[in-house]
Amino acid sequence: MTSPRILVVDDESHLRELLEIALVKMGLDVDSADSLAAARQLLSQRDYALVLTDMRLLDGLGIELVHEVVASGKTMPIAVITAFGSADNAVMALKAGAFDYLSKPVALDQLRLMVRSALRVHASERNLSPSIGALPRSGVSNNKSAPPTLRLVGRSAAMQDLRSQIARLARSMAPIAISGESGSGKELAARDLHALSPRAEKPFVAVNCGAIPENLMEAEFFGYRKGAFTGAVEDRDGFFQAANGGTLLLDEVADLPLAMQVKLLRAIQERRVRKVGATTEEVVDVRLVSATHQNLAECVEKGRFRQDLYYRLNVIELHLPPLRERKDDIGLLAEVILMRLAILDLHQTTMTLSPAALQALQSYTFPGNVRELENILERALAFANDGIIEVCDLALKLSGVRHAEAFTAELRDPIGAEESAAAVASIMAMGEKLLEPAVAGVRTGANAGPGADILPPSLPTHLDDVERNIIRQALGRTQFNRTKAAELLGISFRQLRYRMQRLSIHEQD
Ligand SMILES: Nc1ncnc2c1ncn2[C@@H]1O[C@H](COP(=O)(O)OP(=O)(O)OP(=O)(O)O)[C@@H](O)[C@H]1O
Repeated sequence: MTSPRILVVDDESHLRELLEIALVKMGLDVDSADSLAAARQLLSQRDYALVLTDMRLLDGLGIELVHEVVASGKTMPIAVITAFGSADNAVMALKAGAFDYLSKPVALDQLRLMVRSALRVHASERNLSPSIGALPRSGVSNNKSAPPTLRLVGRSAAMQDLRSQIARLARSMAPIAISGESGSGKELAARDLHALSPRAEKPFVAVNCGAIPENLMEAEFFGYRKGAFTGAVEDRDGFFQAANGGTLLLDEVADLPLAMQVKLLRAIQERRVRKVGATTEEVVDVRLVSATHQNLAECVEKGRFRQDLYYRLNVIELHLPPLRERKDDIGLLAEVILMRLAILDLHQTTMTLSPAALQALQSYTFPGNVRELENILERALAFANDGIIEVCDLALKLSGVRHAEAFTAELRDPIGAEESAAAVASIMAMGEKLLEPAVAGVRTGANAGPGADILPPSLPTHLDDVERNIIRQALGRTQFNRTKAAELLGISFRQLRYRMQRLSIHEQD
């Protein structure tokens, strides 16, 4: 098998030679060009496994080549070499579609890592295994494996567009910032991005930046050496090392304290990390994805997030629209979630939604997005009969149902009218099935005398109040440590965070 061929474009002969030697040592074939014109000539004759170009050339800028390669529709990765400290150029090149960048002076270990991941892209695109040492070899080269299935479900135009963006971005190393309301699918989008990338075989590590105590952050991110602090009884890797070769998702990145932001920025710029208590640094090859439900640009304005880090992380933005803006997706999502729940709960059959229940969901505003839809359906399964989920089984919160008139108007088709009126009525009634615990709660409440048969004027509001009180108690007992509070309540950190957001519980409360 012939070796992958790389094109090096640089007008400084000593740097060109250095790169050539390093690449040949990796078992690669190399062509080189000393100008844009020479590079164009070579590119018109053949494709390369990687094009590596300096940014400043005598007859123009390397970024022109990036634009040309991207515009040509060719899938070959192109990387740029930027002057020391010129973050602007690196970001500009990534935005233009460059696969990655290296800063001068070029460190050979970083060059090797970058070339290896570019070759993985090239190989995955051609479905051939690359033929150099550190990369997986395979005897039969075109043994096509099935493409990974995207888990982000949705037929709406917004979701289709998002999926094609993810497929395109999966090939590059550009840091991606995923924005969107809580529960809208940011983590799932990051997982799909990883699954579609040439890094899919390597780890995907998701870190919840808001859940790590500040004093442990550095050790958690970068690892530590034995004896670095009390309790460090052995060497430990951090998230960066754990994600080496793969993808690191910094979830809720806006929650990072400022001191940690500085350290993270350094690690991103240098592509190296130093374990706590270590004297040397190690190179890490990690694709960074960040996510937040907050407006990061606003956090920068308020001085809560460093502008330079924002700039580094926010190279390309992916936005997850809220579920209420893509109602077309609700039916399919519900189907998929019900199927998933049936498998998890070992139900024999998958439950379905009655037409009125589907319409009720489509009229709901979903403040908690897809996660809320999952919760609603999971709860509904417990109440539904005969394999059909009715509107009353959904127990939708009244505050989330748009104006009742709008809701009924939407349902005002001649066939469904009766069912629609019943739908609204049953949301109001919230179903007998839920009443028992609530009544018990009211009976023991301060306002209710023993045995008094007082019902709350609104069951959902009442249940929210009960839940809010319990969560506040747990947070009070743990000095607002959300991880510990979640443990106390027997729920996951994510579930607690979701509930706190839904019930508007804040630290300063
Ligand atoms: N388009 C989708 N298709 C299928 N499942 C989805 C979709 N979007 C979200 N989900 C599911 O909804 C739940 C919440 O999604 P996810 O954790 O990705 O949201 P998030 O935006 O990261 O939330 P948070 O901001 O709270 O961290 C998950 O169980 C996920 O599998």
